[in-house]
Amino acid sequence: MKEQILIVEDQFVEAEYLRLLLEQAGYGITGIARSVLQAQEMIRDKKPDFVLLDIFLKGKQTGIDLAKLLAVDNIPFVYLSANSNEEVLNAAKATQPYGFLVKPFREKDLLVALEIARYRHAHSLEARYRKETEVRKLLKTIVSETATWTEKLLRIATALQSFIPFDFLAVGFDNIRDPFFKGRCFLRTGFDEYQMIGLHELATITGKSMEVLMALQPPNPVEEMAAFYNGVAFHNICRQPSLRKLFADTFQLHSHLEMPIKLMDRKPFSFCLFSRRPDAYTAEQVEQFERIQFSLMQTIENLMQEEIDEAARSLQRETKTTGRTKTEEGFEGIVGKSHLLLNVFDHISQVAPTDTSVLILGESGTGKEKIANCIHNLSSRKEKPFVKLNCAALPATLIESELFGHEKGAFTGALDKRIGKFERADKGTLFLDEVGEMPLELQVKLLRVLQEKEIERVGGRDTIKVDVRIIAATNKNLEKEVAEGRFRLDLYYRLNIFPVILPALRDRREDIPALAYYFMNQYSHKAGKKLSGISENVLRKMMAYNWPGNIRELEHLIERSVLLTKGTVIEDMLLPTVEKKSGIADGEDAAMKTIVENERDYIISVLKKCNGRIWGPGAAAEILNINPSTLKSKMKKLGIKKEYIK
Ligand SMILES: Nc1ncnc2c1ncn2[C@@H]1O[C@H](COP(=O)(O)OP(=O)(O)OP(=O)(O)O)[C@@H](O)[C@H]1O
Repeated sequence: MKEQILIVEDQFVEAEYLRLLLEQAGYGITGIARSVLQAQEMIRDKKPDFVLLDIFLKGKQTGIDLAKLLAVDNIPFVYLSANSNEEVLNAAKATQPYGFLVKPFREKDLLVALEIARYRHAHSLEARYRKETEVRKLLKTIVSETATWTEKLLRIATALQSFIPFDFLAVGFDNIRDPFFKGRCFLRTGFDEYQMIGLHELATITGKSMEVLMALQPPNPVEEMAAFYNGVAFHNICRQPSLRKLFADTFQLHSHLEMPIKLMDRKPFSFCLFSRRPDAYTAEQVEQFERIQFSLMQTIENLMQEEIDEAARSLQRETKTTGRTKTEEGFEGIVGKSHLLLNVFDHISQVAPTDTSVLILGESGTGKEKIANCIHNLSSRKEKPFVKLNCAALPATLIESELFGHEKGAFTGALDKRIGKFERADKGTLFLDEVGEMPLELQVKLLRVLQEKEIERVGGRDTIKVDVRIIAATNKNLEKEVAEGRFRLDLYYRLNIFPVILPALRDRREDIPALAYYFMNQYSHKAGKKLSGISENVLRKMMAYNWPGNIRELEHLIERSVLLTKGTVIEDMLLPTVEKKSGIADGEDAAMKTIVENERDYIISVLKKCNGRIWGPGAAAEILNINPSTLKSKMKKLGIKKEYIK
């Protein structure tokens, strides 16, 4: 069959001459287009084998614009142009044509150029096909290699490098905040050399704290489809602070290709490639990626499965030899090694030896009380009492006498004098659990005690000096409570000197197997049963579950399973199928806002109440109890504009 050529040429005479010449040489002509639009229509009707392309055409679009579309459709093209302007030539060259003929040319030159184009196209197709097959094969072998998750990710990265080049790669769920499988970044440092960059390394290189990094947006709002951004387009999407912008600024990156992988559980996982060249990525590469996407998805799925199995096997080995699950020194009874938990340990070891008040924040069941205990045990007060008060459990009047004690006859029913928790905790630690529930009238009294370091028993006249360290905890969003008038701002500042944020279990899934074994040992011992393990199937189910009730929920489910298990292995676990929307208490939004976000929201809400007034009596600065100029600079820093206040 004759090879079919589309001629894109706006000069009638030249186009007809070309038609004649090509038909005589044995080619078929699918049409003659005078503009890019016309050419597109003709290509849609009948895909040509080649396109002969003039650069300047009728209409605004040039042959160079059309060339980009041809590359996506993988149609080879040869430029025919009288224009030898260097800028135009460079732009044409960047589209990687299969040939370029400067008008006027000889008939022979045209036919040779078409021959060469045919040869190059056939070879590039073959080479591409070969490369894709190689990458697929390589991906398969990576799964069976004995290597860590990171090493395997690096192997995938190098396999991709020969396919779609990059100078920096971020790979993972939301790339760096790794909930279970660690998101990893790789910086290319040599031909076949890479430096692995985790969150800690990124903090060191950028000089930013872990909190600041964690608060940044992931590199991309995970896209459904592969997308690329070169040069200016890339810098345009990097305007807002985000990890992507941080990567770009830190490693001088100028283009980016995002390749999302659709995993079976539909969790977004992506390969984010970055290059220092401003024009590294093309639509053709997106196509190439789409062709290997399925293999990549299978590889990642298999690797994840391997990780779960290995975690279970190693725990089984550990519990068999030691009979218990290991915990970090100084943090006895706190199981887990996820980087999020280790980060909490770092914070605790900093603050524990001091007398600073600590505010522990986290969803219900994340281990706030355990952490409070731990802080006490790591402090110089450890030989003194650790006293707990649950502020949600009692009505206001009773909490007051619980906290400060009362004198005999202070109120009806006060038959004896009673020592309150503050006095009992003297020289030790007072743990105020669910402090967000404390009634407003008591908040004033608590604040006074914290400032004066002395209490008065209910119905008493004397003041009593107390030396108590306060650790408070809440699963509430305290900034929101402050904003809505249920929690005093001054008390909030007083308590929030050193916040410790406990991650939800779903954000540190890698700790699930260890916790499950820990509770299995604990409850099988209690029940006088000899259990040796948890089946892989159950572990897999646990890893996939969202754990709205966090560790407490996990603990209860394991306790129940231990009691129900007949053999020596937990083979079944009934996990709730309808999950509640996860999140902090009161069914609030799943995502816990950062302190900065809350501060921003709070300031906006106050400004709204004052119709945007900053200065003067009853205006925002006065309500917020800050200097109007400080408020102005805060608004600037937080990007609060007038239009938000209407
Ligand atoms: N890291 C951990 N390792 C082992 N057990 C833990 C861990 N964290 C919490 N637990 C256990 O999980 C259960 C819930 O923990 P804890 O009561 O400390 O949570 P909490 O955040 O204070 O909950 P709430 O907000 O409902 O008061 C407890 O039985 C605790 O012993």
